[in-house]
Amino acid sequence: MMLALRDVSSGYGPVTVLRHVSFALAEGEILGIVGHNGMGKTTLLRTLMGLLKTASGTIELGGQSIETEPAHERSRRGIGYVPQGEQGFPTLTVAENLQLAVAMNPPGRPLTMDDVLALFPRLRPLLDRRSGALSGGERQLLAIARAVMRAPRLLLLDEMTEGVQPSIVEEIAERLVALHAELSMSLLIVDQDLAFVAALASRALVMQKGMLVKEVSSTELIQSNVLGGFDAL
Ligand SMILES: Nc1ncnc2c1ncn2[C@@H]1O[C@H](COP(=O)(O)OP(=O)(O)OP(=O)(O)O)[C@@H](O)[C@H]1O
Repeated sequence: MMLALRDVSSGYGPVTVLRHVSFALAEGEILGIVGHNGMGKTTLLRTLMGLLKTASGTIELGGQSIETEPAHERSRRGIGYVPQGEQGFPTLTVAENLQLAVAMNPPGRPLTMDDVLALFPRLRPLLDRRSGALSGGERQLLAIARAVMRAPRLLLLDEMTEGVQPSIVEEIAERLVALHAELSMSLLIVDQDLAFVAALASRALVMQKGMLVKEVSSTELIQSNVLGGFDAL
């Protein structure tokens, strides 16, 4: 297994958000996590990356326990994370943002600029543009490219489609399929756009109030009402 969680709980100070979360993601799998706002999806990704402490339970990456490891160690072991709304450094150019991603101790052999531009050809004509002057969709592609440049084994993606126009959502999905195929990267995709998740993952887990309540196939995902009620935490 690439990733295995058993009975993981975590939260913010005294507030428990994730409750007894267990699931596994196979090597090379694309798995979706879906759910309404505030259900705990971002909290799950932060806990996996080590930005939030695991209060109880275990997390294994490639069979090794990582739940007590700090975030930089998890990054070194091959977890990449693209947070929601990741902007890069707006005053640096696209090329500088990409170079900076691999300047800090990447987990394995980082991708070269040519490798990453082959995967994200839309960035090539933008290399000398300040990233703050990109469109929302282009910035999102850059954020993914920056994480991919470090050649992670497992990439965590939080709300890649938020505020992005439909044609770029399609391009993001295509690029993720390409890097999954070419780099055999495992992907954990959190997104509110169920069609986007269904286009990439063969199955998804539904999160409600900090708990994973059911598993759905990609076909079920695009039928209505898989998310259940709208109750907040
Ligand atoms: N820093 C924080 N301190 C306290 N509570 C927080 C903090 N961040 C998030 N929460 C709470 O944790 C719960 C889960 O939030 P989380 O961001 O994980 O949800 P989500 O499913 O990712 O939703 P969204 O898509 O809106 O981000 C919410 O009730 C939220 O208010």
